[in-house]
Parts: sequence; structure tokens; C-alpha cells
Amino acid sequence: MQATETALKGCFILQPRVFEDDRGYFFESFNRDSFERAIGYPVNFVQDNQSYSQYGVVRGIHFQQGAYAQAKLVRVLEGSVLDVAVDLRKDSPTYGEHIAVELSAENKKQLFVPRGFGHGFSVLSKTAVFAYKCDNFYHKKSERGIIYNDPTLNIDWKIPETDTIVSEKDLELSKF
Ligand SMILES: Cc1cn([C@H]2C[C@H](O)[C@@H](COP(=O)(O)OP(=O)(O)O[C@H]3O[C@@H](C)C(=O)[C@@H](O)[C@H]3O)O2)c(=O)[nH]c1=O
Repeated sequence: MQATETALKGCFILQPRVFEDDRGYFFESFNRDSFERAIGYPVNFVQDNQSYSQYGVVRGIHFQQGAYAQAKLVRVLEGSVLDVAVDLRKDSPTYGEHIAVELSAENKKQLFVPRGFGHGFSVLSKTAVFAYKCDNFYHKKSERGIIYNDPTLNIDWKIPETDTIVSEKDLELSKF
């Protein structure tokens, strides 16, 4: 696995080593040892999530606050998405900045989004299956978010506004 730290410290793009042969391919989608070696500290993932979305869906920008903060290791099983991590660590030199990475079933890239970040994605393909590990349990009362089209964050989700599909819950999120 190859790990590349993004412009946001602690946020890594992981590229697994893929073994291809006449049958198809094989890769380790998660190996705790190599993962922890790459990011430099232990992470105890306790919950796996999966979602399916159609083209134009934007989910986010989400995080859980306080004791329920979550780090996430995200990837795409079918289709492709633009995955976005927003640095919400107030003491960070990149506070308020974001990175956007295309993750797809084809490129098999993963993104590690540490605690202290907001996270969201848009669906670029006809449909997409998105899967992620979290290092803390879902806690409804600790859920927070930022509106996807926040003018300060100014994220280009690569979806025309007329095609963008956002949940009612996410449309009520406040500005950065
Ligand atoms: C996230 C989550 C949701 N749910 C429930 C709550 C709700 O009824 C239903 C759908 O939830 P949401 O609309 O919040 O799902 P979604 O918009 O897909 O939320 C996810 O978005 C991405 C961008 C993230 O980063 C995730 O951490 C998570 O916040 O599933 C759980 O039971 N467990 C969970 O861990």
C-alpha cells in the first residue's frame, strides 16, 4: 500500500497494491499493520458503513463532535465519487481548507479522514456504492454539519446545481 499525505496534515490518500491475474484481481482493502504504519498511530475502527447513491447526490458535510468525533477510512465499491475532507481543527494552519479526491471502484483509492474534519462526497457516476470504517460509534445527538454549498468553503462538487440531490436534513445545515 502506498500512502500519500495530502495538503491537510493527517489526511492521507491510500493506494492499495493490486494483484491481477487471469481470474481477476486481489487486494488487501484494510490491513491494520500497514495502515497504522502509514498514518503513524493506532486507530480502533469500530463501525463499518455502506451507502448507495445515484448520480448528483451530495452527502455532507458531516462530522460528530466532542467525545463522539470520528476518523473515517473511506472507499468506493461501485462507481466513482468526489470525496471531500474539510479541516475543522481550529488550531490547524489549514483550518477551513479542504481537499477533494476522486475515489472510484476502478482506482481503488482510499481516503483517511482524521478526527477533527468534516466529510462529504458527491456521486460522479450513474450510481455509487460507498463504504467506510469509523473509529467511533454513530451518535445521533453529536451529529453536526456544514451546508454543502457554503460560500466560504466554496467546494466544487463537480455536479451542476440543477442535478444536485441533497437530503432535507443536509439542506438545513448551517454555514461554516
Ligand atoms: C451515519 C449513520 C446514519 N444512520 C441512520 C440515520 C438516518 O436515519 C439514516 C441516514 O443517515 P444520514 O442521512 O446521516 O446518512 P449519510 O448522509 O450518508 O451520512 C453519512 O454521510 C457521510 C458523508 C459521512 O461522512 C458519514 O459519517 C455519515 O454522516 O441512517 C445510522 O443508523 N448510523 C450511522 O452511522
